[in-house]
Amino acid sequence: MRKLLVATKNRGKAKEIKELIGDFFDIILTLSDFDENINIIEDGKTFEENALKKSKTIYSLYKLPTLADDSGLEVDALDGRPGVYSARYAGDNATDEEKIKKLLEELKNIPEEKRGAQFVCVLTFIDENGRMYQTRGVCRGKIGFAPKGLNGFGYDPIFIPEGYNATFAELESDEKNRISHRARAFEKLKKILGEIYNEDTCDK
Ligand SMILES: O=c1nc[nH]c2c1ncn2[C@H]1C[C@H](O)[C@@H](COP(=O)(O)OP(=O)(O)OP(=O)(O)O)O1
Ligand SMILES: [Mg+2]
Repeated sequence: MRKLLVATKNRGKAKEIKELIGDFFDIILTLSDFDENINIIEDGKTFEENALKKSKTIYSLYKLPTLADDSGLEVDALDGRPGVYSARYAGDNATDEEKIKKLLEELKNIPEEKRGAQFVCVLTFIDENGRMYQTRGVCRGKIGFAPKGLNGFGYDPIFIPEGYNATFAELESDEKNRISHRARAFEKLKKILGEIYNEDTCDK
């Protein structure tokens, strides 16, 4: 029985991770059904540092294979902000609506052709032996002028991925899961998980 502990408190993120991870694990636990009170200070300067800190902290407590996701939105016109501060962009307890409102306000004089942005996702996996693996995925797009759509979470209602005329929140979850930053990071992680857990099928 192979267990995975997903070191996130974000339920929207946890849902996507469960949809994306494939069938390497029999049981997937998240901090929501495990330990709601743990507070990890995400004080790294990069997504990589924060993802590593989250996974290490949880692995050292429970010694189970652990996956952390640190992600955020980098806006070209804001020199990459909010970036690693995406979750705290409008203060510690702000809602997604408040964050979106603040970002749209900051961008209110920016014309469409300068509203480029990208979502970034860094995954850190620590296996049962304490070995660490990290992957990164990016999804380019632009920031809309008003929130649209009800699916997804976070900044999804204002992010229009490249090649689409709809926000992430207007796409079905399986469509977002084909193209998102998180999907791209998982494509790379799943190759690694395949090597770790299906070794005997690889030497043919
Ligand atoms: O696909 C996405 N669609 C919309 N918004 C997204 C996405 N991916 C990340 N985001 C936003 C949410 C949050 O404002 C920040 C991540 O911050 P981040 O610290 O990684 O996650 P979090 O604090 O919500 O949960 P946790 O640290 O417990 O995993 O970027
Ligand atoms: Mg966080």
